[in-house]
Amino acid sequence: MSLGDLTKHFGTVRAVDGLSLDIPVGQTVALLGRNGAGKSTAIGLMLGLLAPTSGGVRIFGGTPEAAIRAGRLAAMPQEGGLVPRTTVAELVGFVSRTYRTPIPVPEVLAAAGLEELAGRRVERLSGGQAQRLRFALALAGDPELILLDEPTAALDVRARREFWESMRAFAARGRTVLFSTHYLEEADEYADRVVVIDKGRVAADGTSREIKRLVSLTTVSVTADARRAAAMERLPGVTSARARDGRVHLRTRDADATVMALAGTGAVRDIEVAPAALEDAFIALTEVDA
Ligand SMILES: Nc1ncnc2c1ncn2[C@@H]1O[C@H](COP(=O)(O)OP(=O)(O)OP(=O)(O)O)[C@@H](O)[C@H]1O
Repeated sequence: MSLGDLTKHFGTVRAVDGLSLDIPVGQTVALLGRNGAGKSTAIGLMLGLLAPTSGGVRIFGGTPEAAIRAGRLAAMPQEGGLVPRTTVAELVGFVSRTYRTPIPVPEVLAAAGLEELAGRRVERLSGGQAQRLRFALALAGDPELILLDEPTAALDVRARREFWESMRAFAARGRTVLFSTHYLEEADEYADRVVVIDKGRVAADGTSREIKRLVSLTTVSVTADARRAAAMERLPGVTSARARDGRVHLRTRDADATVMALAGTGAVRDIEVAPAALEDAFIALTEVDA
């Protein structure tokens, strides 16, 4: 899948603002971003549900519509989409028959961890089970690429884990998965590649290890005159310095080195070392791109 300088504006809102991305076959990619970062809009564009303001999406060399028609691209709705008064197996069977080359129903049920629930009525499923059924329906046509918009948003911790195990089994078959999330942990644990999106643009793109290294920033703050901030910004490990309320706050990749260097300059009053909050991590990642 290839996104070329994709933009989508809603009036004055630039929901997606020059997004370029190439996703090779077989990768599991997390689209990580805060609320309103543009993830859902980007996925809507990838599915051809939204028309881009400019730029384009190519999937297997063609349009999203062609990929969906050929059964090569599938998506999972966040909610709804389940017909009541049918059983899990009936619904999967029904949807399977609409595809040219479906995966056999027992295999779909196994892949989504639904074997024991095959005879269960759809309306009796728990939230996590219903989400696995939606996943099963997306799998039924044996797509090569699956797009999941915050697939675990409504699930509790256990249901989340079960869902991701199913997703992992699918990805292990060499399939391509793109999912959006605002949980750094989910991106870290389940994706080979993490694309951080902020204000509709790619803020960082790397393996989860690389992203984790970027976000494993620490904040070191010290009571000091604001005029010293600029010099402190040049200390080892420091990526940014900000003066506020009589203190200088440093973001650093190497807190030990920064504290030692601060001590060397005599700035040791009320030193505090704290892990950067996730919010800071996103901000830091945005700065990496700048
Ligand atoms: N149909 C629309 N009309 C107007 N503005 C929209 C529309 N859809 C999205 N937006 C705006 O575009 C921006 C990106 O929204 P989007 O839903 O893509 O973000 P997101 O990263 O998926 O957020 P969330 O995690 O909350 O789902 C937001 O500012 C949102 O308010």
